[in-house]
Amino acid sequence: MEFPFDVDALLPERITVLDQHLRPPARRPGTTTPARVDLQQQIMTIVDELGKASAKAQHLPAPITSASRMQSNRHVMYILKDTSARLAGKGAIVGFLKVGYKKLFVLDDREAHNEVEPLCILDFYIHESLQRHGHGRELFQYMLQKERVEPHQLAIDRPSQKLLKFLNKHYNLETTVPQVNNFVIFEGFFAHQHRPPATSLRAIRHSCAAAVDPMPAAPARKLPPKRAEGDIKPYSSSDREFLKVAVEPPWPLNRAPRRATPPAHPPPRSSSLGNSPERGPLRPFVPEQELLRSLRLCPPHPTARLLLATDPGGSPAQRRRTSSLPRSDESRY
Ligand SMILES: CC(=O)SCCNC(=O)CCNC(=O)[C@H](O)C(C)(C)COP(=O)(O)OP(=O)(O)OC[C@H]1O[C@@H](n2cnc3c(N)ncnc32)[C@H](O)[C@@H]1OP(=O)(O)O
Repeated sequence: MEFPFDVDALLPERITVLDQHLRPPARRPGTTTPARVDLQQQIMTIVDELGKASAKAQHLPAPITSASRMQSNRHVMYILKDTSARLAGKGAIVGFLKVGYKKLFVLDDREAHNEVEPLCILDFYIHESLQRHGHGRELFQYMLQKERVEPHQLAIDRPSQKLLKFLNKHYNLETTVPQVNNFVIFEGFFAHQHRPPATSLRAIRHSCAAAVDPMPAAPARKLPPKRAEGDIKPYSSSDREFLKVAVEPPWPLNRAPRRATPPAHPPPRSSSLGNSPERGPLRPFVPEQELLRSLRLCPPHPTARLLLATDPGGSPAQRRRTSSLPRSDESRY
């Protein structure tokens, strides 16, 4: 991927590591240094464009990687630059790998719930013209060393078929432990404790947290005591979850006419049971029960208040629903 600015000077190393600050790396001595704000803008452009290209390659309706999402999450991006002579000049980007720690509830092979916080593979992309040339492996290997993590200790957020083949080929990862969320974990996930290095993403995160939080950080990957089954949410939050959520106006503005026939294609099942989850385009899907729950939790929209105030003949059922809210619920709005 080429850019209208000098990528080669902006990212002096073959692999650049970016965190939420999206700081431009130090430049080579002797290179002219544009204003820092311009450099940061260039970094943001690269992140945005890589995110868009990755989403397109995975047929996602929207990018899951962008400069703004990087800034609001503690994720780390490993960006691989093309150093081949062919592209000498302004340089080019080959691809990227994005990782981050996430709290997940995962099932072990006895189907017991475990609360864990593994390093997750969140997004991974190599430019179409350069796939199957070993660049993905180079990036992945660099990340494993930097984070000091073994491949079987990772959780993968909705891996594509290509990524599953990649993991199988390079790291012999094949047998998955069935899950009920979008993350895929492999045999061996529970076998070893992971202790992150002092400079790893997780260690940095904990040291930052310690600065503001007087509570000592929990030891790395220590599994908390098992919870009662009823306390555990069955789904873990995937970075891709936001793609599924329909943005709806609140009641009563969200009352769409009922569909006479069921949709031609049901929404893709969220599953990691043995196979790669489906990666078809994600369509907005709000189950009825969830909709009803959101009606109870959702604060009345100002327009809805106005409608109710100005419509004395409004349906009594609607008025009852609004006024029967317990006060404690209303005070949360
Ligand atoms: C959590 C997530 O990020 S899921 C999304 C993963 N990203 C994508 O699917 C986007 C499109 N794909 C890509 O960007 C790349 O193919 C990646 C990132 C998956 C792998 O990077 P590459 O540089 O191609 O991998 P690398 O060259 O190191 O390894 C090649 C191996 O990867 C797998 N692979 C790569 N491309 C393909 C493909 N088109 N079809 C099947 N397997 C593939 C194969 O195992 C391949 O080995 P082979 O050529 O001997 O069959």
